[in-house]
Amino acid sequence: MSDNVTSVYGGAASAEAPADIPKRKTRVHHLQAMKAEGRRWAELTAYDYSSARVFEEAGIPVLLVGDSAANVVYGYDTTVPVTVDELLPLVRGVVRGAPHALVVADLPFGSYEASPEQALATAVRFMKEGGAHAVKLEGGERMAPQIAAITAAGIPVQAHIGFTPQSVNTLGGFRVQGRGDGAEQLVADAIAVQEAGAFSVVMEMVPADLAGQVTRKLSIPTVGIGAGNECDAQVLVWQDMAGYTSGKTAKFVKKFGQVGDELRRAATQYAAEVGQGTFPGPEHSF
Ligand SMILES: Nc1nc(=O)c2c([nH]1)NC[C@@H]1CN(c3ccc(C(=O)N[C@@H](CCC(=O)O)C(=O)O)cc3)CN21
Ligand SMILES: CC(C)C(=O)C(=O)O
Ligand SMILES: [Mg+2]
Repeated sequence: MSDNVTSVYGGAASAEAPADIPKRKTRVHHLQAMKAEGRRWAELTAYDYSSARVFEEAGIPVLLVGDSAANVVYGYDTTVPVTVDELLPLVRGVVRGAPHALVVADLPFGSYEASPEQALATAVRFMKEGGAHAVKLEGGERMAPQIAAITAAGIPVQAHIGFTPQSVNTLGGFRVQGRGDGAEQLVADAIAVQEAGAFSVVMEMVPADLAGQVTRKLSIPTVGIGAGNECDAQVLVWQDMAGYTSGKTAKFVKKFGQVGDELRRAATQYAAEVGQGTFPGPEHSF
């Protein structure tokens, strides 16, 4: 593949790229236009150069360097401990691997909540040092000042409402949000982040009907994860999507592959062939 950005979907790769994926860099206004046209799009997490290249070739328009790296890259139990310094190098790899994608950097717990000034300073680091094109943060009404400050500086913000994993300790565990009385707050959060200037909003673990109502009410795209089929877009952690997550996954996950099984098979066969002395063969030797 050539380094030329305009040629990524050219040549042999064009047969595999979905026909309607534009050969252009994804911008915030493209996502807005897709909402107006009723065309759904897929967002996926990415944490390194090699996987980002594959998602670029698959035509995924938006890649999120999620703080879920805490779990799937660093092996922490929750997203609470992961730091800006742990996430920044991952952002750089994804940006290099996916020249057409809009790369969103997730602001980790503790890097934005204290004040709009703190939030802007962290967002600026992800833009300048990471090369990100946008940032994401968790919270609705209560984070509106942060969203407004970042947006005012020319940095697009993806909001995240409903179940916000960084607040797992106040939300009382990993559970659906917006049921019963919570519905009113969820709608208020959605409106608040739109008014603060967010270009899109992730809704995590929200009843499908409520997510549909919010999607119709808002002018910005909604991105669902465990929020039913009426959102403008969907997002998943790539290891969940590809069957590369160990243990039980959430109800909202569909495994579109068995990447973990295939990697285990390959590693097992490699070790066996080394043990048997059949690898490397003459064709791998100098
Ligand atoms: N691999 C991975 N996938 C994710 O989607 C993800 C992460 N990591 N890390 C950060 C957050 C944490 N998320 C989570 C974590 C657990 C559940 C979960 O256990 N859900 C259960 C309980 C639902 C309920 O009781 O209402 C489920 O069955 O869906 C959901 C979302 C979503 N994010
Ligand atoms: C699951 C998505 C929305 C996320 O915030 C993450 O991967 O960190
Ligand atoms: Mg996150």
